[in-house]
Order: sequence, then C-alpha cells, then structure tokens
Amino acid sequence: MKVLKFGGKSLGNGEPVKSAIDIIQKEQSTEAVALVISARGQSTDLLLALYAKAVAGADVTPDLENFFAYQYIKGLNLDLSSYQTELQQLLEALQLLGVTNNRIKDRVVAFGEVISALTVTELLRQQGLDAVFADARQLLVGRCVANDVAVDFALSKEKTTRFFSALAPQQIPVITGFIASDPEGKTITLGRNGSNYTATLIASFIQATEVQNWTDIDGVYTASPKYVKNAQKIPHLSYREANELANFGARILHAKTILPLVESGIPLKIFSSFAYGREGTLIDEKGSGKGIKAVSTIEDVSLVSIEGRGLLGKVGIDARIFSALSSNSISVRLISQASSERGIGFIVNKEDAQLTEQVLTKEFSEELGHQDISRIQVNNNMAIIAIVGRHNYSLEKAIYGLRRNKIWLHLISNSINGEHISLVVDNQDLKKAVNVVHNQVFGAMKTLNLFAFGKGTVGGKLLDQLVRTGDDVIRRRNLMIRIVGVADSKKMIFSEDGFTHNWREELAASQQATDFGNIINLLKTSGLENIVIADNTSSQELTEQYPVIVNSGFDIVASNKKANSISYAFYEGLRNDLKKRGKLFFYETNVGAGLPLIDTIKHLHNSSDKIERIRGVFSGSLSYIFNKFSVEGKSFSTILTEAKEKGYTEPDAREDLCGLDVARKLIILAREVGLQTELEDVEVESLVPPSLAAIGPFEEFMAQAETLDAYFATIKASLNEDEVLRYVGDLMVAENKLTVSLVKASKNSPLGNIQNADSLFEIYTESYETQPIIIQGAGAGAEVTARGVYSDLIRIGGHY
Ligand SMILES: NC(=O)C1=CN([C@@H]2O[C@H](COP(=O)(O)OP(=O)(O)OC[C@H]3O[C@@H](n4cnc5c(N)ncnc54)[C@H](O)[C@@H]3O)[C@@H](O)[C@H]2O)C=CC1
Ligand SMILES: N[C@@H](CC=O)C(=O)O
Repeated sequence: MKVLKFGGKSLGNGEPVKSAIDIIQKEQSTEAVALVISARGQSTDLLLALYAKAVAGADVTPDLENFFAYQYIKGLNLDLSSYQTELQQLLEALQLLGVTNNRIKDRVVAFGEVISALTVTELLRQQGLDAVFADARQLLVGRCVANDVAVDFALSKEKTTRFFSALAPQQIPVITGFIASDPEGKTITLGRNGSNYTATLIASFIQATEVQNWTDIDGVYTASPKYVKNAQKIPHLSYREANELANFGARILHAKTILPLVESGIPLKIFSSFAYGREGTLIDEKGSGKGIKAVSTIEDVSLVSIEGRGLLGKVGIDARIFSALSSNSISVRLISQASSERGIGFIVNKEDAQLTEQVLTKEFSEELGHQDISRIQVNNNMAIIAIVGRHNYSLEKAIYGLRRNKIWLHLISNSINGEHISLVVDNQDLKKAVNVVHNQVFGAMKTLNLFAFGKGTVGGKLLDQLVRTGDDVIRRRNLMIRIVGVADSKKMIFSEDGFTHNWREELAASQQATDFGNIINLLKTSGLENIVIADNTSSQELTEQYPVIVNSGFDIVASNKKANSISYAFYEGLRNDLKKRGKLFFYETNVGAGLPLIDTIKHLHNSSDKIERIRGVFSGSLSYIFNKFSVEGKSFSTILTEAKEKGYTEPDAREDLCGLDVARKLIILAREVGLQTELEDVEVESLVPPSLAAIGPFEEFMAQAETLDAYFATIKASLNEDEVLRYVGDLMVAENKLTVSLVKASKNSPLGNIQNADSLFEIYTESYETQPIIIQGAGAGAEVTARGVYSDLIRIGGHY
C-alpha cells in the first residue's frame, strides 16, 4: 500500500480538487492507497483569523459563513451543519474567555483537516470508490513539549495498525493530516506543514511501499524559484540531504517528515498535482551520490554575538550560553566561534531574538559589569544561505562570488562531513546572494546584469548586437547578458527581468528622467547580481561618477575615453578604488575601436618588454577623411559630413579635427606604459582653421564650410603626386613626448597605404626595436566599436 498526501493548494475549489480526485483514482488502480489530507485552500489561515478575532472579542459571524461557504462543493451530499454549530460554540467560548488558549486554537484549526477529509471521502464515493473517513486523532498520540509535539510512536503505531487491519480490502482510508490527540484525548497539532509528518508516520507504521507528496510544486529545486530563476529540479536526493534542506527552509519538506522514512527505508516522492505524469523528486536512502544538491535559504533570522577579553580561555562559557537558551526553549540554528573563545556568534529565529538578549544579559550580568564581556549584540536582519551536498570547492566559489558582488559575510559554518555549509548574509542581500552562490556552486549559467548609459551610434549598436546574438553567448559561454536598464541623456528604463528587441520602443515611451543617483539606488536595492555599467556616452560627468559605480560593487565597460584621459589624480584614484573593491574596468575600445591594442600594450608592458614608441594613425575618422580627400575631388566639408554620418567621428566632430581625440588616445596609452602624463602635455597640431576656432555649436561651424574647404584645399595643393595626408600620433616613451601632427606620407609607406577608416599602430619595444609590431584595421565605426565593448562584457563574464 502507498500513502498519498495532498496539500491544501492541491485541494482548492474547482480544478485543483477535481484533479486530486483524478490522481487518486489513477493511483489506486495499480496499488492500494491510503490518503492523508490537508485543509483545503486557505482554510487554515481563515480558521486562524477566526480564532484571533474571537480572542479579541470581535464579531466572527461573517468570517465563519465565508469559511463554510468555501467548504461547500456543489452537488456533494455533505452536511456540515453540526460542524458549523460546534465551531461557532467554540468561538463564542473564546469570545467570553478573551485570552489565547493553545488547546482551543488547535481544536479550531482541526476543523480544516476534518472537513477537508470528509469532503474528499464524499467526492471519492461519488466516483464509486469505497472511501472511509479517518480522524487522525484516533490514530496518532503525542504530548506537547515546549513548542513542539513528541509523538508516542509505540501507541500511535498500535492504534494505526489496528485501524488498518480492520479495513476491508478495497477500502481507501482518508485520514486527516496535521492533527493528533494528547494522552487525555485533547486535540493537538503537529506544527505547520505537519500533514507531511502525518503521512510519513502513517507510512512507517503500516510499512507502506512509498509516500507520494502531492503539492503545488513539482519537486525540490536547487534553490527557491522565488529567488533564482534558473533553479533546476533535483531528480533524486538522499534522506540526509533532504533533511538538511528541510532544516534550511525548503518549504516543501517538513523537518521531521524525513525521520520516520529513514528508519523504515520508505521512499518519498514529491509530485505536482497540477502536472500529473511529470517527473518529481525522489528521496530515498541512496540518493544520487556526491555533489552539490541545493542552495536553500532562511530569511529573517537574528545574529547574536558575544565578545570580550574575559572570555579568553575561560571554560564553560558556551555551556552557560546554551543552557540559558535551552531553559527558555530558544533553539540555536548555527554557531561559529573564534578559536581563542574570545567571541562567539550564533543564529536564532528572529522571534526569539529579544528574549535571547534578555536571557544572556541576565546570565552574564557579572561579566558585563566587569567588562569581561564587552557586548552582547543582536542583529535582526540576517538570512542564512545553506549549500547542501558535498563538493570540495563550493565554499571558495561562493565566497569569491559574494565578494565580487560586495556582499558581506557575517558568519560561516560548515558540517564536519563537508555536506553542509551555511553562510550568513544581510537579509537585504539575500536575493542577490542566493543567485550568486547558486550559480557559482552549480557552475550554472552566469548572468551579467547590464545597465547601459548611451544608446547612440555605439551604445545603440551594442544593445542591438546583444539582443541579436545573446542566445549564442549563452550557448557558447554559459553567460547571459541581461539588459536591465538603458539611459540616454534624457530618459531611462529599468526592469529586473530585462529588455530584449523592444528596448528602443520602451525607452521612447518612458516617462522616467535619467538620474544617476536614482539609477545607482535602483541597482543597489534590486537584488541583482553581477551588475555591469556600460558607458557609451561622451559625458565627462558620467565618468566622474565611476568611483561611485565601483564603490557600489559594479564593474564598468566603456567606449567613453574621458575617465582614462582626464586628470592623472582621478585616473590613479579610480585604479585604487577598483583594486580595493575587486572590481573590473575594461575599455579596449578607447584606442583603435575594436582592435586588440590596449590589451597588447598591457601584455607587453607587464611582460617587461619595454615599450619605446607607439606611432601611427590613431583617428579612424581622420583616416577616412584624408583617404578620401587626398585622392577624390570632393570638398573637405562633404567628406567630414560623410565621416560623421558613418559614425566615425566623435559626437562633436571638432574633437577629432582639433586633435583632442588623438591626444586622449595618446594619454591613455602613455598611462598604460606607466607615464604620469596630462592632456596638456600633448603637443597638438589642430586641424581647425584659426578663424573657425572660436565658433560655438557644431552646426554653426559647419555653416562655415567654405572657409574650411579653402583651408584644406591649400594644404592638399602642397602634396606631391605620390603623397597623402596623415594625422599622426606619436608617443616617445623615454622622452615622455607626445605629439599629434599632420604629415605628408608616401602612398607606398605603411602609413600612406591604409584604407577607409583604418587605424594603424606601430609599436616599438626593446624586442621589436627595428621591426615594430603593427596593429591595423578599422579604427572607428559603430559596428566594430560595439563589438569591442561586447567582448569586454564577455571578458567580465569570464571572471564570474
Ligand atoms: N564612434 C566610434 O567609432 C567610437 C566611439 N567611441 C566613443 O564612444 C562614445 C559614444 O560615441 P557615439 O555613440 O558616437 O556618441 P553618440 O552621440 O551617438 O551617443 C551618445 C549617447 O550618450 C547619451 N548620453 C550623453 N550623456 C549622457 C549621460 N550623462 N547619461 C546618459 N546618457 C548620456 C546620449 O543621449 C546618446 O545616446 C564616445 O565617448 C566616443 O568617444 C570610442 C571608439 C570608437
Ligand atoms: N572619433 C574617433 C572614434 C574612435 O575612437 C576616431 O575617429 O577615431
């Protein structure tokens, strides 16, 4: 015979209860069944509310009617009037008493299970099955001990086996879950979710072949799906693992449920009554072997810490702590102690925190008076994350991920056999922390949550590339880049669930103004892990906020060059912040767009191959302009407009023309090789004609196209036939000399030979002294730059 237990949600009115009856019919057709039934739907909560109202002396009539209205199933021949009268009398007695009384409370709550089991019995009879109602108070006996119930196993077994042996072969017992009686026959309850306990107790008494727990979830998951979207169902667990999970918040299991099964070796299967036929979780002696099984959580616990010099080496402190707590029925969930015994920290349930403080303050009043104990501190807003299952490196991985996400670990505790690690974090960090730990220890797909500033030429292209190829990255790199927010200079959007192809429309429709402080706050309080900020703007104000970003625990990718080219003091301060916080900042596109230049320079520099000189065409837009202008008959302003339209220039193209963009790039490379240079140190030959230098907006500047064209026509006229113009950046390291100048280059030289918007960099080092390393390719443009930023994001993902 197998025992089938149905939870409250699986017995709710309408489809749920219909489907439960279907399941029972199917299951009993292959093997005899015994049923254990919880109160239907929200019945227990309704009854508890009725009880509270009655104690408070309030009118209970409407709620009582609501309760019985919910119990009514159309077409079912079930008369509940005697139960209604009895419950009403009980509530009236409570109204008169006006005080709480746990025994009466249990009697009130018991109506939920009794009426539910009667209802199921009747529904099965309607289907022609021989169902028999059984009140578990006639089968299970126990005593209330403190806040718990101690079941009298021998007596309960005797009563249960007697009842079962009196059943006719085809009869289906429908037993109330959750309730039992004390030795005087008074109603007691087995604790919240106690129906599971009823089922496993009954199963162990009658030596059932298995217990099936039919509920609203189709099994035990690797983490609570409420927090972790990519949590996976666990097909197979051992009793021991299940017990750990039950102790650590897995709502689906009751902590005591497993014990009767362990002794009798009966397997437990967890199924969803809303998805008959779908595989659930099997829990048995064997389990599925070693390996991490789940990451479970307990919210809202309190951390108590006792510290003081007087504790050093003193024997008996722990004994006093725990005996004081146990005399007050306070259960300790976790303990961690410094080896010197100078400090001890432990976790209690939040509702016991105040009492814990009082009890310990009293117990150690003398030590507190002498300052042998400096303080007893209670921190109420804590949560536990428990890693269940054995794996050698899970702790390291978890700590690495938590640190990267700036999540403070208050306490660590692990079981001797290595099958359990508990980590205590702030409650407000729980969602983020459980995602980080889950994804770290399971090596599951990592999620990078991206907030993108800038949706122009580069930023817009990046977001489109991410949307288009995101699935590919998931497949190949096990990394999901989720766009959780986008901001331009005016508006922003944010969603923890992320945006896909619709980001542009969503941003256009947004009413929310871009506000940096608000964005940081949203991200910090979101509970999202692995947050990366992309800066594809040209805003200096935003780069000045990088320290705030880093100190908030986020990484950065940027095509914006300003953070690396404004003052050296800022540059150095940012590096210090990055180091201190263990955060990443990638900016490969700052020089040479998508070309692998900065990385190459870093590698050469770090490998002590002294870099002596870097020279070349640093500007993609000016490369394009002079490539065209030197050989085509078009005017300079026409080609400048083309370059702008193609997305090669800076948002204000004069930054290219006046040499500022190349100067920034030189500064960035100079700092990579260890020079402490400033922008003012670069000798720049500006290409803006002196007469146009003071003009305001770019449109006004372009309105002077004639002057611009005449200026460059004169320069072009001075070229020999085999010459082209090149705007060249030159970094001479030993001399600490940085120059930007317009040169005439032979068409056949490497500099003269480049095409389109190509950049070219010659890197001279100690090893590459005469024949430089040459890096050449598209040095500007939305597609290549966005690709470069994309690959920086993937590199960051590689660090998770
Ligand atoms: N175009 C290219 O080939 C390359 C560009 N870059 C750099 O990429 C950056 C972006 O360039 P483009 O996309 O061409 O510029 P763009 O003018 O097309 O786009 C800039 C975007 O930034 C937004 N923005 C400006 N200030 C903002 C703020 N404070 N907060 C939020 N959003 C803000 C604007 O609304 C716009 O969406 C620049 O720093 C540029 O130097 C780097 C390498 C190559
Ligand atoms: N405006 C820049 C774009 C890349 O940094 C250039 O022309 O090179």
